[in-house]
Amino acid sequence: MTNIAPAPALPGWTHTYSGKVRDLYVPANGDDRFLLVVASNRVSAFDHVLEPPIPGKGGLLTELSNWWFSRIPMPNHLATGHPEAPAMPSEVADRAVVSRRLEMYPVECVVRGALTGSGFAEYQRTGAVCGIPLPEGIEDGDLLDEPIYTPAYKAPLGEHDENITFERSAELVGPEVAAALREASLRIFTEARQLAAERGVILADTKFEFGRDPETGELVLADEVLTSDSSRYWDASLYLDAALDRSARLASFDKQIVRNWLAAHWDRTGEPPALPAEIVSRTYDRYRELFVRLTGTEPSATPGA
Ligand SMILES: N#Cc1c(N)ncnc1-c1cnn(Cc2cccc(F)c2)c1
Repeated sequence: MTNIAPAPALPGWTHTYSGKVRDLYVPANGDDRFLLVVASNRVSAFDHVLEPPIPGKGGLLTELSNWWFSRIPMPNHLATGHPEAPAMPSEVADRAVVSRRLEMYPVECVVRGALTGSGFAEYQRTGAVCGIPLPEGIEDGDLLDEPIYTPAYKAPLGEHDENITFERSAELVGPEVAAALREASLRIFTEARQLAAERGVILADTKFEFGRDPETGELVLADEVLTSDSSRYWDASLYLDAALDRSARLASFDKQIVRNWLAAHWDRTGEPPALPAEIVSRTYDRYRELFVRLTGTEPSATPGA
């Protein structure tokens, strides 16, 4: 994988881990009640972190996730207003959140309202996804009659997650928590999909992460929620236009531009080529278009920031 630029040093915080596109910090004073989750401008595709970064991406996705958190009626991990939360470093204030540190459940809570990607691949192999049998004849990108909960085991950081059955998730976290994860994931997805649909956007699938608050024991929604990094969003008018080919119909509001360019300019061997400036700007524009469609406002952070 491309060498990731080192996460920036931030006063009062110690860098502890970097994912493909986000960086985690803990308080430098050893307070284990909080975390800083910083969204970089990095973009990844085909398991590679690409160059150059997309200016403004981290801030836009952080703002979109916070917009959704404020509309989801359940406890979340944001430490906004917590009297003892460490200060937000000004260097990353537009693209980071100070969060309560949770005991994270090792389950990626995936909900699918349409079948594509790894879910469609599993369906093609087995006729089911995560042990849920589906009707014959479903094609890539088809909407499902009802959303399905298709959990994955959160492999150790950096490895691929593995689709599991609900029953396996119950072995991992216990039956009560497994049922609560499924119920919360389906409920949030259903409400978010409706809001998106009212704005002409299809929420095809998404991934939630939950944790347990060590002080209260309550179930808490964590990580990022309903961003175009954790979800697939499609334009409803394009999706319904039968005259278009599949890739145009499933034009997602995220990295499809990047994936299409890479598919045409990289043979998947060695390191991927750097993205041209036009692809970088068009990709930001797609992230921004989704943000504007869903929230009705322009993102606060601008690419030049
Ligand atoms: N959110 C949250 C969270 C929390 N509130 N408490 C404890 N752990 C986490 C936590 C652990 N991993 N991740 C995902 C992740 C991976 C890689 C880089 C990142 F920035 C982020 C989130």
